[in-house]
Amino acid sequence: MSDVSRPSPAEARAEARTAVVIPAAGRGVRLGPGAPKALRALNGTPMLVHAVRAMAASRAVSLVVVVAPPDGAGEVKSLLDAHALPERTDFLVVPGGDSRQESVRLGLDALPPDFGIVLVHDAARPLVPVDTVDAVIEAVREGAPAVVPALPLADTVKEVDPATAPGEPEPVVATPVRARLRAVQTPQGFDRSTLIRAHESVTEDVTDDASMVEQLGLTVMVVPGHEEAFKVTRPLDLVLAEAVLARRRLNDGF
Ligand SMILES: Nc1ccn([C@@H]2O[C@H](COP(=O)(O)OP(=O)(O)OP(=O)(O)O)[C@@H](O)[C@H]2O)c(=O)n1
Ligand SMILES: C[C@](O)(CO)[C@H](O)COP(=O)(O)O
Repeated sequence: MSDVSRPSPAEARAEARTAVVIPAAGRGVRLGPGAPKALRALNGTPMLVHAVRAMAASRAVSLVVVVAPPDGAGEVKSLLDAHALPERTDFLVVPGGDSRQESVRLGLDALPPDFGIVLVHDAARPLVPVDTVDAVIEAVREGAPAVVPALPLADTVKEVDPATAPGEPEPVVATPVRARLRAVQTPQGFDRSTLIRAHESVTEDVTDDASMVEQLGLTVMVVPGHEEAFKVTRPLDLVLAEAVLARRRLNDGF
């Protein structure tokens, strides 16, 4: 006999609490020498603090798990303690691993049981607007097992021969139809048990969490991303990020 008082999976998802895992353990090799990327300053405030504030700006988010550089959990904790963060959000800091995938898994391991929806957000995308965060959460609440924010591409993309020797011109082997491609951002949102299953079953290195869910045979849904959710990867991205912050300050009348 069915238990009429027990919520259906869809009802449970609609009610579920949301936590965010922020992988912040990378070195930032492409950014050049310096402190770990997440700890570098953007207009005087560490990139990680911007990213944490961007997640905590959503009223739906009640826990943020920051995955710190393996030997830097203490430093990251002190950093978060020293900056004003919304009181309605709890914070946990755990040490990360050698790859983004391992760092996310360590963050998932630290999640308390009572969170049914999990977002994974790069510390390296510090400026994502709250509307994008909320759109991802809403789509998971509505039943998608995995949701990614994404934008259409501005450039044409070529696939090249992977066997080309380093430094040699690369023969083009294909030109995918651009209109069907999307550049994927974070936060990516998941039904918690689906994301955990994906991390348990996919062992090869992948570049995002949603592709692990695709490997389970489930459909990942795309919602509109935002230009300001770009990833700080190379030195020019720092210039752009500071320009975006300056424009925001101007618009806010500071
Ligand atoms: N071992 C790792 C590697 C990456 N990340 C995080 O994953 C996000 C996206 O990674 P990326 O932009 O590639 O950062 P880095 O690995 O630091 O950059 P790079 O590849 O240039 O070294 C970043 O927030 C980064 O801190 C992580 O938590 N643990
Ligand atoms: C997850 C991600 O930001 C989606 O675009 C991206 O794949 C991370 O890649 P990275 O090389 O680890 O920065």
